[in-house]
Amino acid sequence: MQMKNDLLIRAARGEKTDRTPVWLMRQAGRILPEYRAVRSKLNGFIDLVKNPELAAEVTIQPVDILDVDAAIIFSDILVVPEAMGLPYEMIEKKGPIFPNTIQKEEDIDKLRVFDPKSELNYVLEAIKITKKELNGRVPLIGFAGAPWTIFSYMVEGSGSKTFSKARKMLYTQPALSHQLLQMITDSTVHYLRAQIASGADLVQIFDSWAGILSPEQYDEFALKYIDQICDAINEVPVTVFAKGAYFAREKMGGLNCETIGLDWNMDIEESRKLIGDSKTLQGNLDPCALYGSFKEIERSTKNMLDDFGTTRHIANLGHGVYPDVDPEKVKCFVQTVKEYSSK
Ligand SMILES: Cc1c2[nH]c(c1CCC(=O)O)Cc1[nH]c(c(CCC(=O)O)c1C)Cc1[nH]c(c(CCC(=O)O)c1C)Cc1[nH]c(c(C)c1CCC(=O)O)C2
Repeated sequence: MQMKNDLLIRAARGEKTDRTPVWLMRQAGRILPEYRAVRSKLNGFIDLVKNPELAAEVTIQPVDILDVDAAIIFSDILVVPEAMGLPYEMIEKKGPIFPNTIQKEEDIDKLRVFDPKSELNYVLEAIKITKKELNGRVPLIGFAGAPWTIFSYMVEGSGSKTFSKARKMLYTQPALSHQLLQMITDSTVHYLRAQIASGADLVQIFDSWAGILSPEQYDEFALKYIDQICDAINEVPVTVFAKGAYFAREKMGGLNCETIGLDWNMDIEESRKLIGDSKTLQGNLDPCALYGSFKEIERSTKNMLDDFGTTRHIANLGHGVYPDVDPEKVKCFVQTVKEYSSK
């Protein structure tokens, strides 16, 4: 099917576009009252993730309401550990918890590299419904967590400031760590391929906890596995977003992917130099900038656009949008990108 707005895909591939495409990480859910209305019909977040019809509905809300150039499927990175045999719970106002965690060899023996068509069919169904309802309006982004970030939750059992249990395992049980990371990697490749077969037009890998590793450890325990995923996925453009991995930018320029996401700590000009001209860059306005006045948002968004230039850029925030941001401020960001980059 011909896509009506394919700016995201064209920008990812480095083709010329009439303006810079824009979307926001974590745009589905969180900020919209319309999302909370849908969510309140169910018992909780996980029920919504597992309900393909409603997941499709909240995936499309930001396209209708915020006028962004892409939809991202409403799901979570933690569906992968669950499908591997480690279920999670989502505690209101606190975040995810894993009742069981991975500490030793016997824990890994109980896990499986799963078949996404059975274990994660609810995500694939949500993608199919979303594609049908979007009817080619904008591309649909699929996603997964990077192996290191998924490993962190599986070992730590919850969010953490330091993830010291997860990092401890890299020092005390490196072979076991590699075994688990490889299992997550293999599962993720199957899962992303299934998302693409179901209709995802681009996929993004979120390495949210990249920034807590040393550069050497990031090479050994994180980038190596992202590299495998990028090599395995060739059907659609791939975006790698490694939050805080400023030290790995030069190496990320060598990944077999189309786009590298930047967080707001990363200098744009320096990132372009380190990563090179063969990648599209995505980002990187500070999510907190959206708490500023409309005038300030316009100013900082225009500055960002000036720094990135008009080619090989996908406008976004430097991390997910925060839950209490006023949707009108998000619209201001989106409209500023659209208008200013058209000139
Ligand atoms: C680390 C991580 C998680 N999940 C995700 C990441 C990587 C991105 C990042 O670094 O922000 C990714 C994610 N989670 C969700 C999406 C949906 C698509 C989107 O809008 O981008 C995506 C892409 C829905 C969600 N995932 C979650 C919510 C909020 C749950 C609710 O509605 O109650 C949503 C809409 C819950 C979640 N899920 C996770 C946490 C830590 C939490 C609790 C705190 C929070 O809200 O971020 C794990």
